[in-house]
Amino acid sequence: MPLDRTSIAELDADTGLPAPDLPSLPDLLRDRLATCRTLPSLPAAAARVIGLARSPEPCLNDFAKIIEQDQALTMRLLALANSAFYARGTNRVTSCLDAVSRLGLDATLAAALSFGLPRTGSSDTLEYDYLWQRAIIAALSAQQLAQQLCPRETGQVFTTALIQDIGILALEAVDTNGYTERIPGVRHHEMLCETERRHYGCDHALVGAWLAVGWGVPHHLAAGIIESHGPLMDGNPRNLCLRLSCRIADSWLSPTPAQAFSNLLHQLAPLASLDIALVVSAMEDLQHRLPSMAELFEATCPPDLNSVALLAEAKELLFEQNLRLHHRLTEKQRELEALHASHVELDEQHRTDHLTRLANRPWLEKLLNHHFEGSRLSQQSLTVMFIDLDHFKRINDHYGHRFGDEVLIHFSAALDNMVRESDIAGRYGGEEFLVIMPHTRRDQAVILADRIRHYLNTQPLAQAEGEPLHVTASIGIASLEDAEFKDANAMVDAADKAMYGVKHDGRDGVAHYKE
Ligand SMILES: Nc1nc2c(ncn2[C@@H]2O[C@H](COP(=O)(O)OP(=O)(O)OP(=O)(O)O)[C@@H](O)[C@H]2O)c(=O)[nH]1
Repeated sequence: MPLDRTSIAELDADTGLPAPDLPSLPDLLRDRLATCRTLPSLPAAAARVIGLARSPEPCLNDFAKIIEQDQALTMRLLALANSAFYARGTNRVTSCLDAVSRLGLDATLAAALSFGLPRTGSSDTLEYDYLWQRAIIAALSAQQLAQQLCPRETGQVFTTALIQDIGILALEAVDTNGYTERIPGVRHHEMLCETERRHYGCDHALVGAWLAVGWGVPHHLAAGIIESHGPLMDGNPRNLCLRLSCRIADSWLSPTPAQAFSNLLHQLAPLASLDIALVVSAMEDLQHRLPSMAELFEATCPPDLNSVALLAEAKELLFEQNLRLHHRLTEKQRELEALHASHVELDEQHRTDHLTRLANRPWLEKLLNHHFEGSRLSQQSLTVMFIDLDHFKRINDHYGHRFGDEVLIHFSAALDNMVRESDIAGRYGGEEFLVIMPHTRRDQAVILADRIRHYLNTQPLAQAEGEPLHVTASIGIASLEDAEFKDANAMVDAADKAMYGVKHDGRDGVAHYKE
């Protein structure tokens, strides 16, 4: 019976609404398909089961009733429910309802579809037996992979993989002699698809999806058929299962399967999202499950594989994949460490004065704000000391700026050595320095100021023209106990003011702030 669907974009079997995300067929091919009277069709019972699956709330009882009307389908469903797959040591089921309950809706739909699928077409030369074996291997391996990668979609993935090549039968039906003459054979899937695209404007995946929509299968199954030919690199686990299942089937049925699998595993090795061990264990499982599945579907059992050679190859690849992963991890770790180091360095640069390596002014201000608030809240003492080297301009003028720099560097190192570990000594600007002294009272700070002055009086900061160069400093001190400072800046201003008092009184001295 010709299908009245003209484009798969016209409907969505799930919702009955247009399905815009399914691409349209090329016009010419669509017309030929729409008027073709020999397209593969489903038996009435299978079609009714699919129709029921689309209803909003399908119930198992309704499925069982439809299936019971078809004796052959009932017998197969019972056999499937009692097969090693589903029985799992439990009692044999003898009624259709029990079989449907054990299988669940997804598997019942898959069974109705697959048992009803046409096994042959009109050509004498197309290898239907090969296609059917390929479908079973693909369906089983897709199911195995889906159990690990997307367990909730296992049923759908199985059905989609099983019917993904149905478009070949449809193309052959619309172009009976031409199709088999043109195609290079069904064993070279990629070449087959290429030839189809050249001659018909699309490959059999799109035609298969169109046909499936015509049968009324749920929209996601049709979409899955279209996806089955995409590249392996895909973030969607369902697509990965489908695409990989075709490749597993092709390798399995290749005249040189060990070589074909080795190529496939090599392609898979760089895929970070897929563990090769999973593929290998899926293949091992397949070996055991294929005979009963083939018997159930009345298909020729695909050949056994030489699993010893395959596993040896796979183990080697697994090792390589692990090595690569380890290498990638080490590289990432190294990048992270380098990033951390440069961050630390940047942070350091951000905080320190480039000439003296002491804390710079922004960092001093930030720290002082922090200590000011903390000391006020905890009512702890806090003192700041403003140090200005005396007559520094003269040093620069006499000996040059570079010489002045050396003097600043020397003084900074000495200052850093003289303060306590909990103090913060920094360069506030030019030849001005600030020392923040948490938990320190004014009288304790005066001791440090005297120590600094003593150092300067006894230790030359440089040798100028063969003579020791002594520098003096004017030092101002402000402590929290001196006044009610409104903020940290006010404290620095107070210490600065005290320092200016010393300058005013002739330099080389210490004073503390008085309101
Ligand atoms: N070598 C050098 N000199 C600097 C640096 N920063 C500021 N100065 C100099 O420090 C001198 C400060 O001069 P003034 O502000 O007049 O103060 P002073 O000569 O120390 O005199 P008093 O503070 O009144 O004792 C100027 O000559 C600045 O050029 C620096 O990074 N390196």
